Amino acid sequence: MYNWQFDNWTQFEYDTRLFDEVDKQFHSLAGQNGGVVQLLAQDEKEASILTLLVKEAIKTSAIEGELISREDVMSSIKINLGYNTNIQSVKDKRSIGIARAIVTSREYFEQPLDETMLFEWHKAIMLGNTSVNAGVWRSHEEPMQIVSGAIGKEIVHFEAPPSKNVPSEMKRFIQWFNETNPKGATPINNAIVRAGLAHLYFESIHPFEDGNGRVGRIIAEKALSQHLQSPVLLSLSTTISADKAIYYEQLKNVQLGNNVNNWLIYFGKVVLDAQKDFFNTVQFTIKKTRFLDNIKHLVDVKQQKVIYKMLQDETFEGGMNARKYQSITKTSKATATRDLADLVQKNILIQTGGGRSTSYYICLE
Ligand SMILES: Nc1ncnc2c1ncn2[C@@H]1O[C@H](COP(=O)(O)OP(=O)(O)OP(=O)(O)O)[C@@H](O)[C@H]1O
Repeated sequence: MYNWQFDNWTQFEYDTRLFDEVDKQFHSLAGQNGGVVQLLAQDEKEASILTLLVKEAIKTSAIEGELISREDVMSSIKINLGYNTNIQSVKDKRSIGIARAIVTSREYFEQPLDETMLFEWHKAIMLGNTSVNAGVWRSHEEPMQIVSGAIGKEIVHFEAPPSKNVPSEMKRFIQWFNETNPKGATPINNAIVRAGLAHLYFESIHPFEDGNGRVGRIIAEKALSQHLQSPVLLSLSTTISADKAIYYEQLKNVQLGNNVNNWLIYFGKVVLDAQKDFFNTVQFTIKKTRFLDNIKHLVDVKQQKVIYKMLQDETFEGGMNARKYQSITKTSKATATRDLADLVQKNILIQTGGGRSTSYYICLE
């Protein structure tokens, strides 16, 4: 039996006292992060929020392996935030959709949840995907199952309610979400408990053909924001994607009954880790912005392009080399080697290894 098959399935059982401390920590870290952001210069503030949203968009999409380009996501987020960015520059339309869903859900966090809002998010997330019915509940006859393993040897981890039950289950979920809002008729005042339950409740219904994980994470962040009265400064997807196996395992285990203590303990940890990650992101963004400011008069346009890319793109963890430099700047090998040597000489890059394995890293300190 799965959770939704029990008569009292929406009466989640948990021990409130277990979550008092984590809720306190959540509010305290939220205060700390909000304070840090307030103290930033405008450009550092914008860069920090932009980095957070880009990470969220990339990571939430990558959980299912839909890798989308970082540059496209960055431009799409900027467009949605109202920056003067050319929409034509975005090649992969999927990034426009996920950016729209993430930015608007944060902007309108206070609005009560409703069907239209969920359908709009779903349509946005499914932009560019023609094989899914976007913006409607699933209606297929075959069971909605979470499976893993090779074809013919699949393991079923969970089966969601049949499609015919989805409209009524979702009506009840939406009502529950709005009534448990701290300002609602039957509030759940603990942010971690309400957001964790909201995510679990939604994933248990699994109302869409696809995209349920992505929409469910947006719902959890909406809940957290409502408790803070401002858009929450964290990316759940970034933290979850660091260990997806545990996330799936926790969801699988909690589906077997009505006691949700272990799920909420896991979820609380994810939230606090995500807040700490945001704090580190801000520190790193400040370092980056100041670094770029200090070196901009020491480098030419090509070198600046490469340094920007190194600071933005996590795939440069392996360092820069002459070949990558050539491909980014469309220049000759000789120029690439000379430019890199110049950056080392100016203490902007550090050189490691030698010969074919020479790599260059940014010297941020
Ligand atoms: N045992 C489970 N029970 C309920 N929900 C689960 C379970 N395991 C995983 N999930 C949820 O289902 C999501 C996958 O569903 P679906 O493919 O519709 O969503 P998605 O957004 O396309 O995927 P992803 O989150 O991987 O990007 C997971 O991300 C997770 O949120």
